[in-house]
Amino acid sequence: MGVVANGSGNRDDRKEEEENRGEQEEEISFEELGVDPRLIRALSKKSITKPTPIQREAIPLILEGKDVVARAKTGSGKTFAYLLPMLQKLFSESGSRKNTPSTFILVPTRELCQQVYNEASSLLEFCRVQLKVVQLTASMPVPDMSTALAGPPDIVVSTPACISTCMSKGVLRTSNVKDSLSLLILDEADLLLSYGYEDDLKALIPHVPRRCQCLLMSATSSSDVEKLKKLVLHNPVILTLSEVGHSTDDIIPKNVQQFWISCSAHDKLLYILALLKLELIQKKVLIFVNSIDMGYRLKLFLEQFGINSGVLNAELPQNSRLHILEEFNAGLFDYLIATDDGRTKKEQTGRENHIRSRYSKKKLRQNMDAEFGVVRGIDFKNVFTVVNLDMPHSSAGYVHRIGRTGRAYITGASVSLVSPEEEEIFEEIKLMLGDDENQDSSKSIEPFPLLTKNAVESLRYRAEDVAKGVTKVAIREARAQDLRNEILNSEKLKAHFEDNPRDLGNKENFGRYSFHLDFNFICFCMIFWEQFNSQYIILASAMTDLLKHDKLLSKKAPSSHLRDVPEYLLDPTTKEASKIVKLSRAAMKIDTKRWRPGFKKGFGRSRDPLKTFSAEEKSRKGQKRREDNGEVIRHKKKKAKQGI
Ligand SMILES: Nc1ncnc2c1ncn2[C@@H]1O[C@H](COP(=O)(O)OP(=O)(O)OP(=O)(O)O)[C@@H](O)[C@H]1O
Repeated sequence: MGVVANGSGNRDDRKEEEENRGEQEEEISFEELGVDPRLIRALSKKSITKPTPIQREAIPLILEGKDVVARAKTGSGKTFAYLLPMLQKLFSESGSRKNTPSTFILVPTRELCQQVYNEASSLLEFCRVQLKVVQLTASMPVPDMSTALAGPPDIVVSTPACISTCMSKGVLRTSNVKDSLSLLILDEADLLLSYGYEDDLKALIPHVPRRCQCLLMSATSSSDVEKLKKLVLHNPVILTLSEVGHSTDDIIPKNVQQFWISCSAHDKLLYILALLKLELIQKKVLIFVNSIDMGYRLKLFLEQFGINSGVLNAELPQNSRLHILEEFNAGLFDYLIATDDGRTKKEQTGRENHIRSRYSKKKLRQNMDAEFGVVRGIDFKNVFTVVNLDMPHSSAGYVHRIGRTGRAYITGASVSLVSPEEEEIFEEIKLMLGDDENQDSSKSIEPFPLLTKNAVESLRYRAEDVAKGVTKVAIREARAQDLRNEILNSEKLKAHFEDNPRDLGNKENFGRYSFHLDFNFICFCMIFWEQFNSQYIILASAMTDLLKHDKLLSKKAPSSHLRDVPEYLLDPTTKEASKIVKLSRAAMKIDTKRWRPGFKKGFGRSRDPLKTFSAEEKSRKGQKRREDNGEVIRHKKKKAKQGI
């Protein structure tokens, strides 16, 4: 069923055939796939009732014990596609004692370790099955790794580098791995090699027994995936589904509308201000930049206009990063500026070495986390719009960035600001998306229709004035200040997470986590309330402020006159466009709350106001109408002045 080799034949026919088959398969349930009732109950507690296409295809094959290579779009549910059969197999094996874990899940970043660990733990918790899952990361001291592996756990979620360290330090005995390992999963396989894990994987592979089942999950196909496939798998089943896409135009989920705006590099701050301040894009918004300084520049700039945002980058401590993701996912703030320079880890290391040779270590105060990855595979919840303030350096980077919206088939949009210097990469992205200059049919990535030149120009003076104030010194100070705050936060969070390891990163537990914090916090404040009545409010606000991630960093208080856009600056077209965005949001909320099998049929350009509205056209029409009715308008104004 649905396993398609790289066959030839007419592409349209094949697509149609697969769509028909897809419609029949949409009715297949988790029960019919043979998923354990306990897991089905656990899924229903997460409001997941129907399998996604990749889950429909992969689960039976994995249950059968096949090696599988599965490529599926970002946000298509690959994690459960392997977690469900993996847990089911372990349910039947539970009770048989082993020396080492029987399952390794290897991912490229620490953030992903946390995410996969949380998903597996929460499923187990709902199923009430006694299986142990642990996560190991390179930052853990060796004794902690030994403690985590004592038992031993059934599942280890880790990075290849960390497993290789465990083996070289003797924390994991290679002979035991050979005896016990029965399932090896490489998630985000397209990224593992580019993150520089080739040697670590090569160190592990000789100890993986031949009978061990191996799975390889990825969002994009690349030569790296091919290389891994050859390195790790034995005669695997290759999953290429209609949903996954045979061609380049299927790479980005169809439920994500992609737009672009042409502007100079200098005008990027002005354009993002216009998009946010004039409410032309929907919240929550994830904004990508290519450097940490640019992230802080944008944050300081937006602050002056009353727009608070969080910042996420490799320099921040791990606990803070995880907490920032959690707060953003929980909806505690709407704008997150993420630094992801889109280069592979190998390239970054090369660059860092180059910098190191030019500056003393003392000067290089930033301590980048080599296992950091904000974009790749992270399941951001309910991000409606992804903005590329800086364009990524590669088309694969673009796919992963855009994949942070439209997850689980919920509607999303992306807006890329393209400067003349970024034309080359933009052309490469368009080519990857299958947008051909000579094609008349609708393109995957279209000009953003809601922003007029007038609207942008109306904000220019204010934007340029504020941008001038965001100096290099201000950025440096803000960056250092944020780091100081987050190191302080991180210590507090560390203590908390040591006591409650599952609280972080687990959306089901987030309420509980907030409760723990709040409960402690309330007790703490009640004692103080009795003793220092008058100091209570000051203390309470200081504490909550410390753990907030979107707090102001600017030394200069935001000016109240910049908070609101005066009515006279808003032209009727922009007002209408902003109304359209709100309408569109309401319409789409009704459309797709969760993955719905019939989704593709209901979603179309004709129903989508964003696709049918053109600000420039409206503006021209409006101008024409005003020109035609010039007499009437002037006449009305005159009457109004006279108070008639
Ligand atoms: N059957 C389902 N029905 C509804 N939602 C689902 C289903 N399966 C998974 N999800 C949700 O879809 C979201 C995306 O899933 P997941 O993170 O596994 O995607 P992915 O394919 O691994 O994406 P990426 O390639 O970006 O890592 C998650 O929030 C997950 O809870």
